[in-house]
Amino acid sequence: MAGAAALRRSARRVVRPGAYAFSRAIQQPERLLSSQASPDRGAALGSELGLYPPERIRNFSIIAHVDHGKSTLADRLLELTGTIKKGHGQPQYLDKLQVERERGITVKAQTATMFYRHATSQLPASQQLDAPSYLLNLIDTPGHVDFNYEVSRSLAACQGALLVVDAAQGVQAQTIANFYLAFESNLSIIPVINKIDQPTADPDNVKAQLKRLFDIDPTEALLTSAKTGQGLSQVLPAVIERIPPPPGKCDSPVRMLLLDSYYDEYKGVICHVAVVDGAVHKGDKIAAAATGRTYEVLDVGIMHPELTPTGVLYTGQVGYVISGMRSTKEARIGDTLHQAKCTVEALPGFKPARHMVFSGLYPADGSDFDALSHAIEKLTCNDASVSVTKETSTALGMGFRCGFLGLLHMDVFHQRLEQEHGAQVISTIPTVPYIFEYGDGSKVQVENPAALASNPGKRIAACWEPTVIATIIIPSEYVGQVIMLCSERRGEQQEYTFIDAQRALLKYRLPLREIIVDFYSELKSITSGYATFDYEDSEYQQSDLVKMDILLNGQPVDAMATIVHNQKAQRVGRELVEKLKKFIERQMFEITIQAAVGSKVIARETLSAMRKNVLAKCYGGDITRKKKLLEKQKEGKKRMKRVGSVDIPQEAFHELLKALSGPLTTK
Ligand SMILES: Nc1nc2c(ncn2[C@@H]2O[C@H](COP(=O)(O)OP(=O)(O)OP(=O)(O)O)[C@@H](O)[C@H]2O)c(=O)[nH]1
Repeated sequence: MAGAAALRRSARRVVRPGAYAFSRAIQQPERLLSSQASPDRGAALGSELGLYPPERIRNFSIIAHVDHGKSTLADRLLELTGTIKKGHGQPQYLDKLQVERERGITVKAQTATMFYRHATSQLPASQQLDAPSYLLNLIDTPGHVDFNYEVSRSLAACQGALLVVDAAQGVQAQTIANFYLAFESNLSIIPVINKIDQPTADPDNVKAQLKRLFDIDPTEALLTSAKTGQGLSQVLPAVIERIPPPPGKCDSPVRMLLLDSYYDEYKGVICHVAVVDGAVHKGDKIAAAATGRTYEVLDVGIMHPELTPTGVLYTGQVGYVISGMRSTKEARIGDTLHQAKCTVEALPGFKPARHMVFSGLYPADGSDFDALSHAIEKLTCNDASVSVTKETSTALGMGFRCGFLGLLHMDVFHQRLEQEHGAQVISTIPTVPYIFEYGDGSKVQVENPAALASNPGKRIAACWEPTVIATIIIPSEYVGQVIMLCSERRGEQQEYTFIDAQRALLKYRLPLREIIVDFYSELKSITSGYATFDYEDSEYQQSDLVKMDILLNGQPVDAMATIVHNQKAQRVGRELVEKLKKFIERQMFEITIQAAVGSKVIARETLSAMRKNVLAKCYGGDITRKKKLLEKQKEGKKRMKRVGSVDIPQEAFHELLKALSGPLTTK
């Protein structure tokens, strides 16, 4: 790989520290860390930040496959530089969200600024205290495929990346995806083989894989254990020596890349920025290139690792700006913030997030629509990668159609709505964005299968579905089963290679719909948990798709409509009606459950009637007891979802929709 070799050459470039006259204060970075953030300290830090020109700055990300130890390594580096106290009692310090702690995964990329004195072997021991100090910005990124968008945004603020690989597990699917994200962004990549303390660690094998897959020179790999601390002392020197300083013009008007934004109850919109040119001071007037609006900088500082005001940020530095923006809609991620009344060229920005999965979100209790609307608005302020439009369902009332980056992203959003905003939510069967062409040549993107019914007069001429290129890494003995699974899921093989003597790499083009729900769990189960999987979105392909309705007593339930491949319709329909039968309680009358494509019923079940009347239990007599029971029955009815003539308990409806999500991709 010629490009990779060029990259390796640039990674070997050693950056010589500049000849800046540093104050005594800056030679003692630990001094900066001795007290908590305070206005005085902020001012002191502000004046000292000016002493870190780009030559003394390194901006880098930590990227890896899930669980290979990114957040633990970030913790150790923060401790090593005194940014957080050792034994702070909070593992994975930068994983701040409740959902991140509960699931043990990183969802949001987090930035932390560290000060580090680079003691080199060239200096005699007596002069090590005079070694130059560096300002390092570390970005811990998520590992899961759904959050690749977070990773690529983070990389835009960096010139280098630590590519962490588990010494026992070796290169996995997301290692490959993350390597290419960093490689395409022209970053210097430092391979870090972590978890060398494990009994099954085989660093030499991992080095061979890195060479074979990425043309990485084995001598460049650092061997570490973020658990025991072994080898960690080499990491920051390598960052300083192998990663180039940020480019940028110190004496130009300020230009900043808006990396991320979130809403804080007390402070308003907080923008994470990378200062590309110039400097930004508290009180400056800045403008947003996308909207043209101008703002006054009310606060500016670094994440150290909490928000620490400094009053200023200089060229190459990464930090935050608060400027009185009212909503995160004003703070468009990827936008350029620049000196007001000054024409500057906008920075390249990011390509917009592509929504892979759509689902309807409805209040569990129909009367809570306003509360849900408020909760979604607040949460999207902190997660701008979700798209939201209002929609109405006859079964569920008013709600929202939301687009997510993947199923885990959808799940996390759902959990955050409940945990952080107390919202009780019902979500409809997830779907992917299809494209339908009608007989008159008009095309629509269909994110809600029920919406297809709104064009009853139009004949569908053609349809397309989104596909992905999936990378699967597995021990070679499982290749046969995985090939079978992929062909059942309508996959087309693109590549089949061995990454070492034991493990194979398969690449498949697969329809997105076939992988969104249970593909990964199926893959894990047939490979005894050994498979790793990653995907990137690819083009749309023409497909034979049909809309399948679910009818209860002859009435279609819009929230249960799905789009399926014609060949699979019968099987999926049968599974859906069987599941439904188990979930719906018997009622006073017979209920027919049908799956239909157009007017053709393809599966049918019947739930026989049951005689049930609370008053029958009263044996005539006691009127107060009768009233109480009637009240209770009324209360119960309130929590029912009425679908045509059929009442479904709210909880059952929720469970039902969850269960229905499964058959979307059954074999
Ligand atoms: N034995 C051993 N375990 C480690 C080491 N580094 C991390 N771990 C453990 O590996 C698990 C995953 O570590 P994390 O730091 O959360 O991994 P991550 O890559 O940030 O995970 P995601 O954010 O989900 O992608 C945790 O249980 C860590 O304690 C190491 O060097 N040795």
